[in-house]
Amino acid sequence: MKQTYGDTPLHMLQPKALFNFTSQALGFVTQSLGLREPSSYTTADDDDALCRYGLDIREKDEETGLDTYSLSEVSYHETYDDCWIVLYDKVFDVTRFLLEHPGGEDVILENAGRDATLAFQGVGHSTMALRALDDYLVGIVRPEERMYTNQNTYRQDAR
Ligand code: HEM
Repeated sequence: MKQTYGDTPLHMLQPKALFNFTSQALGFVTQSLGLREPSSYTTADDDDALCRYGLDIREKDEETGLDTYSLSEVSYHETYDDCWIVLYDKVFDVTRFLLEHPGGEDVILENAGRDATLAFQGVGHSTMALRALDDYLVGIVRPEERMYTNQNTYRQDAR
């Protein structure tokens, strides 16, 4: 079987791409052997690469069954073509909603890749808007980084 990286045969890879491929492969092996925490050092690019190999190692949230994302991973999705926001600790891919948003695309893009809860609350969105969120849900923030729902004793103590 011919080995490829994406659509490119391995022997055609440029040195940088070859380095990326090698470090991703090594990263996966060390993770599998338990030498480092699953996905704690992975970037969105790592995860995309692993998914291309059919190796979806993303952790699921025990309570909701949703995929978990770190705030750092969310921050990679900050463009017009790939726009994610965090609301109430949930992660939403609102790329296809940008043009539909009654408040315009700019206000969402200003919060792209970040927690937009305060901005969202500030507008006083209707229950219809809250219901519309479901269509764009892709996951939930990792437990240790949640601000609204849980378990984050550090923040609870600080209040
Ligand atoms: C997926 C996320 C969002 C959804 C589903 C959503 C949905 C909506 C909907 C349905 C409306 C019409 C008014 C209403 O029913 O409340 C609206 C208006 C608006 N939204 Fe959002 N929104 C989202 C995110 C945001 C964010 C992050 C901001 C940031 C500031 C924002 C700012 C506004 C503004 C300024 C209006 C216009 C309010 C007005 O003219 O009265 N929205 N949004």
